[in-house]
Amino acid sequence: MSTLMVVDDEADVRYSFRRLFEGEGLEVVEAASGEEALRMIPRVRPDLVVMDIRMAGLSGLETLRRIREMDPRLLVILMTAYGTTQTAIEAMKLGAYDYLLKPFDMARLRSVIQQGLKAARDMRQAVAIRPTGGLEEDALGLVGRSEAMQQVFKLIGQLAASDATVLITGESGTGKELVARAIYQHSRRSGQPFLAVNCAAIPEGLLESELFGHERGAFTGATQQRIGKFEQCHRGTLFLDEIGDMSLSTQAKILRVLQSGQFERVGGNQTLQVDVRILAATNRPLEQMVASRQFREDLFYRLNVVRIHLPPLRERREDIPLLVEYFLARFAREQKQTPRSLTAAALRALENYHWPGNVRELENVLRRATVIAKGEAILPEDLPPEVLEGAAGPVRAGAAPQPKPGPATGAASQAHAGTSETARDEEEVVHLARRLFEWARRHPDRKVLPAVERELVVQALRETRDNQVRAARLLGITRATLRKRIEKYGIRREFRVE
Ligand SMILES: Nc1ncnc2c1ncn2[C@@H]1O[C@H](COP(=O)(O)OP(=O)(O)OP(=O)(O)O)[C@@H](O)[C@H]1O
Repeated sequence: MSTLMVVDDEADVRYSFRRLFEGEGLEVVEAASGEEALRMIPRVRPDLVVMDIRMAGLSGLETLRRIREMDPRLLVILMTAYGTTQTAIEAMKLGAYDYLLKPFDMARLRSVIQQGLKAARDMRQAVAIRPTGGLEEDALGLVGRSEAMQQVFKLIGQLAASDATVLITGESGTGKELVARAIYQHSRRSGQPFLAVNCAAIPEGLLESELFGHERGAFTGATQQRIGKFEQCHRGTLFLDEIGDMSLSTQAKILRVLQSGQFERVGGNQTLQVDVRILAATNRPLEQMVASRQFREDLFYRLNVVRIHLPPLRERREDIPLLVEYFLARFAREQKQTPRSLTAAALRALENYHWPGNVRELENVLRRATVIAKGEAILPEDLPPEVLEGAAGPVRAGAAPQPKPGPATGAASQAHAGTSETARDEEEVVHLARRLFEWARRHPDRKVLPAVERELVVQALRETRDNQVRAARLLGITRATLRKRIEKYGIRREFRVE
């Protein structure tokens, strides 16, 4: 029988785990603090630990660090109500197996625990991996709650111990440079230089000299010797942005540095040797460019050792509210003002827009809105016309939002002016359903309808403290139907009451 250890200072949570997983044939042991867990582990020898990050006394991260020292093969899953980048990265960096966001999605909880137990079984034969580094505080300014961004944070954490070349892909403004900086800050090279070169912004003739330097007299205008970025970056990390915009001859030189660390300054014949980690980014389809021989295949494979893809913002709209909150707080800090708020209609407009310029465009739109908003809150009319046009009018599931003719300033508030309360509410429901549908489209393996139905029932029961009559009324169904759903999804009492 496998043993699951639950570490949480909230007795309710421990109890819920016990009820849920003992029913599934696991032995569940409880620890009320990090200290207690550390004392119990050598005796109990659990197969898997599930632990809260926020606990009185020893924090979850610190406990994790000590567990990893004690037994690097013991898998730990962390739970957090705060889905910040920082904790996610730190957790993975310290070697957590996974982490779960509270409140739990029961299906995900079950599957993560099952996966963890399976990995623990496999791990008994595997070689132990040592944890790296300590805990350091930094402000990466990289936020996101979507599954896609959570995966990115995990990868950054997992990459911390490695010097691998990383290729970061994604449309312009999706945060590629920010991710590169985060990888660097969490790497062993964080005490060494980080330099960024935007290959598209430098004229082709000058790019080689920028990267490799040149000797005096190498070409007209080369009046001084120049040290290039590779040399400046010795032992450090070089971020090559827009790598797809480089000539084939520069590509050949980059390949050589990647393979051997060697290059010559332009016009020089002395071979120099450097130790530089390369992080590269592009918004161009490199695979296609390889096929059409615009990009060297051998370089592509050298760069593509680890790939991080950042999806466009329109494919992770669930990140928008968090990004808005983050930017508004940041602008307020910069301007030493209290943060502005945003009305529900304005947020709806932001969530419905297709964001061709991704996070950078959202940041710019919000910056402008904070400047022009007259009151404490940002209203739809403070947003630019294209954002309102993309979002005005009732949103129909599956249909592209229709552009609205006529002068656009204030269009959204006008569009809403004659709308009744009920119509607006319905619009809200359609809007939520549309977002769920988008999620479902990206996760065809997950059964969205039953999952949503189950969650709605759980929420209604919690809200009404398990009063089935009131819960049924809240959901617009009969009590008999509610009962059937409780039975169908096996919703136990402990998950119905907080
Ligand atoms: N997840 C995020 N959290 C917070 N800010 C973000 C995030 N993603 C992007 N940004 C912000 O958006 C702007 C664009 O990000 P960045 O420059 O990293 O994008 P990029 O993909 O490298 O763009 P390009 O391809 O045009 O160089 C930056 O100001 C960055 O701070």
